[in-house]
Amino acid sequence: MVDKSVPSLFEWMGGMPALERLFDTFYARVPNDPILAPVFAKMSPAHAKHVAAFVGEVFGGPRVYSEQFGGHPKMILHHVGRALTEEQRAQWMRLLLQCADEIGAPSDPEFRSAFVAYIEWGTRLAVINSQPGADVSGEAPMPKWGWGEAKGPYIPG
Ligand code: HEM
Repeated sequence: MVDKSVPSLFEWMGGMPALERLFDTFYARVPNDPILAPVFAKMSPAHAKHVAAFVGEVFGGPRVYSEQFGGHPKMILHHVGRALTEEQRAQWMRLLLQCADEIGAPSDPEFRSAFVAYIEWGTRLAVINSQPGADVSGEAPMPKWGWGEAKGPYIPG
């Protein structure tokens, strides 16, 4: 049974307005970032909203990405073939955490621990899925992230 006294990460963070503020801030910075600018040179004007919807759903918010933007398999496909590097991933993460501070995302250790864990996990999977020859043919249910830990290592295959 779901414990209603514990808010979802989505609720604790401030819902869609907070997520949109975070990703609008992040992607507005990207064109001025020498490491990330080339990666996102062709992103669509709706990119920030789509990523906000995706992360919102992962954090326990409404199923907007699944119902309107193609769900988790589509998100993975956006990364396929891009050969993302560790340097790009690390910079994505650094900039996002900086933006989280700037927009006033909750700073309690519990929230930040869960937030960083998801971002670490998600960005590392994005890099793996983006490598030439990566096998992304399997089932890809929408991840759900809560307050606990990631529960196990990545096992290829
Ligand atoms: C938790 C981590 C991540 C999440 C949740 C995420 C989510 C997404 C989503 C939802 C899209 C589709 C956006 C759309 O529909 O327009 C997307 C596209 C993309 N992502 Fe990610 N992403 C993550 C990490 C990364 C990282 C680390 C990089 C590179 C450093 C990256 C590079 C890209 C690129 C290049 C695209 C396509 C942009 C375009 O349309 O030109 N992503 N991502």
